[in-house]
Amino acid sequence: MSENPFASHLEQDSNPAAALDAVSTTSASLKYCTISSEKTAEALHTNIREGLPSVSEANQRRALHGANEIASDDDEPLWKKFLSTFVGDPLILLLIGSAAISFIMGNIDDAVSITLAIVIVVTVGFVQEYRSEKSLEALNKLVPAECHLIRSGQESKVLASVLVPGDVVFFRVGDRIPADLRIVESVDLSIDESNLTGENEPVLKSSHAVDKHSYNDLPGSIVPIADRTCIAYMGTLVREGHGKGIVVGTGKNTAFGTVFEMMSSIEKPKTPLQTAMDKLGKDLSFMSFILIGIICLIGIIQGRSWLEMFQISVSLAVAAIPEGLPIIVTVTLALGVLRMANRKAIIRRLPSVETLGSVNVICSDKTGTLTANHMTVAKIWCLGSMANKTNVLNMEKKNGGNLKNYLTEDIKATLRIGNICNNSTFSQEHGKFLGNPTDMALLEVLPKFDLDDQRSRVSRVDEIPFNSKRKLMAVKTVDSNNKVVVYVKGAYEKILEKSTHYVNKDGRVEKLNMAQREQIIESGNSLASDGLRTLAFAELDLPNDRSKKISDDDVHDLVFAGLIGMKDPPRPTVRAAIETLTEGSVHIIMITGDAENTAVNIARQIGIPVVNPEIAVLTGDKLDTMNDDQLANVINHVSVFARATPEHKLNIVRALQKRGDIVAMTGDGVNDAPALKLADIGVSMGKMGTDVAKEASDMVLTDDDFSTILTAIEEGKGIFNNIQNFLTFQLSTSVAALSLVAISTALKLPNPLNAMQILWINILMDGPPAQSLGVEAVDHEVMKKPPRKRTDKILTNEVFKRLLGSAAFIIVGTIYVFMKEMNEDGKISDRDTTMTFTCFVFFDMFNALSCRHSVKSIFEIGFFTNKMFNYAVGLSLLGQMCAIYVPFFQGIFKTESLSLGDLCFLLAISSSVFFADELRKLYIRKGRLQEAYDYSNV
Ligand SMILES: Nc1ncnc2c1ncn2[C@@H]1O[C@H](COP(=O)(O)OP(=O)(O)OP(=O)(O)O)[C@@H](O)[C@H]1O
Ligand SMILES: [Ca+2]
Repeated sequence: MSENPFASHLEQDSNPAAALDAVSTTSASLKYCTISSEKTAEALHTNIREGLPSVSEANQRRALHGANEIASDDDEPLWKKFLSTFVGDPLILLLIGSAAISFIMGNIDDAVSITLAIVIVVTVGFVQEYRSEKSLEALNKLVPAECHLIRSGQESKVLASVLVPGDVVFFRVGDRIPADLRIVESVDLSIDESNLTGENEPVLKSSHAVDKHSYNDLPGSIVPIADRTCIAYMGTLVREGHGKGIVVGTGKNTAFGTVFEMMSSIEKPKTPLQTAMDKLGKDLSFMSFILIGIICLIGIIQGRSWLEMFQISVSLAVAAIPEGLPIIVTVTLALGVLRMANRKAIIRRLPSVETLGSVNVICSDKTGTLTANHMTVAKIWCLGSMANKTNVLNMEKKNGGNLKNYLTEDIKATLRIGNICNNSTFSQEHGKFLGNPTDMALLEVLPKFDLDDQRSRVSRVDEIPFNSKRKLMAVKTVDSNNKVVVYVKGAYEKILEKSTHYVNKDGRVEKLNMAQREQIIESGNSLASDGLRTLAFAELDLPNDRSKKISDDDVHDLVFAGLIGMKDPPRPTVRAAIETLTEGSVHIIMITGDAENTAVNIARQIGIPVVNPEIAVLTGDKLDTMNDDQLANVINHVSVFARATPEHKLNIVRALQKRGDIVAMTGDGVNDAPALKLADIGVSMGKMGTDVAKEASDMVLTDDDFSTILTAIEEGKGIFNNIQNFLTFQLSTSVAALSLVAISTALKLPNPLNAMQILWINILMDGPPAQSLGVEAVDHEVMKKPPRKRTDKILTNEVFKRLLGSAAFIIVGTIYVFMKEMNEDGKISDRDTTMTFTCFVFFDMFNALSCRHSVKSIFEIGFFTNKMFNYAVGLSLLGQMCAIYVPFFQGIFKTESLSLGDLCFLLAISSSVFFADELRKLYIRKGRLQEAYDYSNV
């Protein structure tokens, strides 16, 4: 089974430390950690600045070293696996034994039939298991790892699997290291190696070679893995800073690869549902064994043929035990997850599928998840030019025309700060600006004023980067006249706090008085209440110490220039998604770093109720004064957290979980990771998200769209319903088959079904028809029902009643046909068992049809909505026809041809189970008109 090295196996609590000893002696990282960057580049024939010279060179190396993938290849050939399933199952061994006994006793016919039946049973089981493995494998390939590569001087984003030794790559905060790297450049670099070494503290890394001599006393003078501070290991996560490195080891030739090889034999933990199914399977086996034992005993006491009783019992055991159950559950989960992936939600851990249906609170980021993350400058306001909040430069009204005439000195200053205090870059390849959408908007607005990008005219000395806690960004620059200026932009309250002066409309600097401060805040609030992300812009002339770095402490006594409000429209699908979720009693909470007014406006636009902002909105400042208990007490009424930082998310999840809520939380940054881990469903963003956030999450939204969470919950609930449905089908068949033989034995009747017939029935119930019930399309009505409680059982009383009801119909109908046939001639003939056998199979197919939905009529969901089901049932019926009409199979199953009249008679009888269930559904749906039924109880 090939595995994606970047999937989450290493998060199991296994400790890889032991495996590391072996690693330390072999890997390439040992060789290169003690020599300089230049020597490393030389040894690998590469260039630190330009990377490898050509693609053909890289291809040659790949031919030599292989792709940068860790494939724990499974060498066992298919036929061996197939054979091993024969010996793996004691029941099958017993059957083989009974075939052998038949053979020895001269009963060649029986021996051949049983052997054939065994082969069919085992093959069906094997094919299913193989499919389950294949679909699990496909899950591992859903999140391919990417990296930033430099080759022949060109930078590009590529799949990590193409890397070869000698390649040069960049990495920065939040990235996962794509291969073992010898670091050649680093800025404040710290890397989290916990998935490799188990050490939780991030490790400081740099490009300095390790001094080999300090390890002389260690055996073989080996530098331990954790001490190779100039090596960045594949799969580890960059916690801070950024850097550049030369690839020294790829694929299996990395520390991770070696550890992984040793750990790949560890089985993946099962999901709670799978565990529950395993247990259910065991319990059922136990009960069937006892029952079958009793049947067998009674039969022998009655003086029946010993061998016949033995064969029937063993076949019955094979049939009654739903040995296919765990596999079908796994396949259903896996196929469901693949379906979700097609709908843009990637589940990283299988158990999350079950949790999804229980989520009752969703905490979502605003920017990029609820909104489109496409910002445009909508309004500009400056104190000098506009004086009060009613006066703004509304870009939308002035659309199209040239705005050059509006350029007063303060507006000019505001735009200039936005231009220079900016990290967005123009990409020739894409023909547009790339980077932070806020920054992009500030560059895209310039041409409307006939301004151009001035960044090439000044040189940047230092930067205080924006982060969600600081809520501002500053850059220090020097121009050609040696003038040193600090340009600052950020949240308007923050900037105003640090400002003492302002630029008036003629460009003169004046002192700010109290009234003017209030005016600025009022205008900021006013822009925000239009739903605009509002930033303030300010600058500071510094004396000529041009080379000095700047820190947060240097940002004060600023000269305020103006405010800009940016529009970021809600995503079109979000409103409907929120409506559906709210209807299903899911509480939606918006968490944003933006201002309160902006948040409230957007919340109302997308249908998050904010009736009284006093209660429904909490700001980060207020949150800081509360402890977890206080927060838990009020959080039920809160639907917006404004001016919040990623750190606050942790408090929010904790408070919600304290109340017993099942929480889904979104996040994309490095600082969001702890909250994503803690949440029941951590949701990260495929496009904007960092690798760290993805790593910590249970689900990745590939389109970053909030409404995809709804899709995922819907699928999660649907999968659960499907599992309940095929459980009903399998168990009712199993109960019916067992009871049938038990009753006829107790009544001293001959056996209504022979061993081969029972085995064929087993294929129907454990095979394709059951599996096809697992892929029934999601019924959107599941969202109207409240979330499932986590403790709710899968085999609810309702499911139980339903399956017993269906089984009763099958038993009574089949016994009726059996008695009727037998009484006609008083003897048991091949015709009699053929009728009984076919009757049972028809019953079962009608039963399967009923099991497609628990409460909706088949006429409502449609006969042709589950193609796979129709194929499976069609195939089963075709098989049944072969069994009774093809001479070869007649020999095996001991059957005879039936007349058309016989078939019609059987169809009439067996359809009763279907019509009875339709009546039950009708009854339930009528009752539903007064009271919404609860899916989880059905
Ligand atoms: N690039 C930037 N430079 C300076 N200030 C910024 C920048 N981006 C945002 N801000 C300011 O910081 C505030 C908070 O932004 P932040 O990025 O923390 O919000 P966010 O958490 O991303 O939003 P959301 O939670 O809605 O996704 C914004 O309202 C804005 O005033
Ligand atoms: Ca079975």
